[in-house]
Amino acid sequence: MQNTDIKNRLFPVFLKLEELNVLLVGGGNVGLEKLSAMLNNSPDAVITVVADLIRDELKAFAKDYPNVLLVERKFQYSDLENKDLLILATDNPDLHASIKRIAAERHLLCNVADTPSLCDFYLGSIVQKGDLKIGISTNGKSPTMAKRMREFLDDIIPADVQQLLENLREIRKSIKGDFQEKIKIMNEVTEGLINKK
Ligand SMILES: C[C@@]1(CC(=O)O)c2cc3[nH]c(cc4nc(cc5[nH]c(cc(n2)[C@H]1CCC(=O)O)[C@@](C)(CC(=O)O)[C@@H]5CCC(=O)O)C(CC(=O)O)=C4CCC(=O)O)c(CCC(=O)O)c3CC(=O)O
Ligand SMILES: NC(=O)C1=CN([C@@H]2O[C@H](COP(=O)(O)OP(=O)(O)OC[C@H]3O[C@@H](n4cnc5c(N)ncnc54)[C@H](O)[C@@H]3O)[C@@H](O)[C@H]2O)C=CC1
Repeated sequence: MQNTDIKNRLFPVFLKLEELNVLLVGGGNVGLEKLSAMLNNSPDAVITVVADLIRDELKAFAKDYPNVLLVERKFQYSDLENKDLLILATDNPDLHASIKRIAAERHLLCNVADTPSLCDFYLGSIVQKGDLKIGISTNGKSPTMAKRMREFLDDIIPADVQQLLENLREIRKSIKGDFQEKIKIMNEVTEGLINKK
């Protein structure tokens, strides 16, 4: 039965960004925010940054990432060639709208940092504890709330959750038997993990 009651209809996925070619247009404060969000998760991501003026802070940040290419000039439509994912972060909304139109024709997924209505996807706040990663969205209602939620979860999730994940992986690998049996055992082993209220 269809659930018509869902408020946030965004479908979360965890991208292997390092397998994709990303174009970031805009090298200012917002450009730097989006670049660091990507690289803090996917440090080997191949990202081209195009902007006629790339801020020094962004240049300094990008230095540690050999797969980031900085191109200091105005955007050209040929920049879209061979790209999989697009993030627009200039201070020119008309330019964003024009690029978005062409991107849609090419089926390129596009994020327009300051214009939710033009976005095919949003960035989320992200909690990282070893292999555990939690993405948070407020459906664009309040990015600040997303940030606070990240801080909250970051505080309460123990640092040794990684050890737990390693142990569970060993158990998972060691189980023989069919798929149903595997599900049953993994459910039993993890039953006491979270204290249900
Ligand atoms: C829709 C979305 C599209 C997208 O950008 O992908 C979007 C849009 C906009 N952001 C705006 C402003 C701010 N954004 C932040 C911060 C973050 N914004 C992020 C995501 C998203 N921002 C997507 C929805 C996410 C969701 O579903 O909740 C985070 C989570 C992820 C990231 O960017 O990496 C990151 C926190 C990372 C972290 O710390 O955990 C702060 C706070 C701060 O910087 O401290 C402010 C200022 C305070 C405020 O406005 O709340 C404005 C108004 C611009 C203006 O007024 O001109 C718009 C445009 C609009 O809403 O119209
Ligand atoms: N600064 C902030 O924290 C926030 C800003 N915004 C909005 O986002 C936009 C960007 O803000 P900032 O990054 O602070 O601006 P900024 O002035 O630091 O950066 C703008 C960037 O766009 C580039 N650009 C402009 N036209 C271009 C073109 N034709 N081709 C290639 N690059 C081009 C510039 O070279 C520059 O790198 C503004 O409209 C701002 O109002 C939204 C949310 C927060």
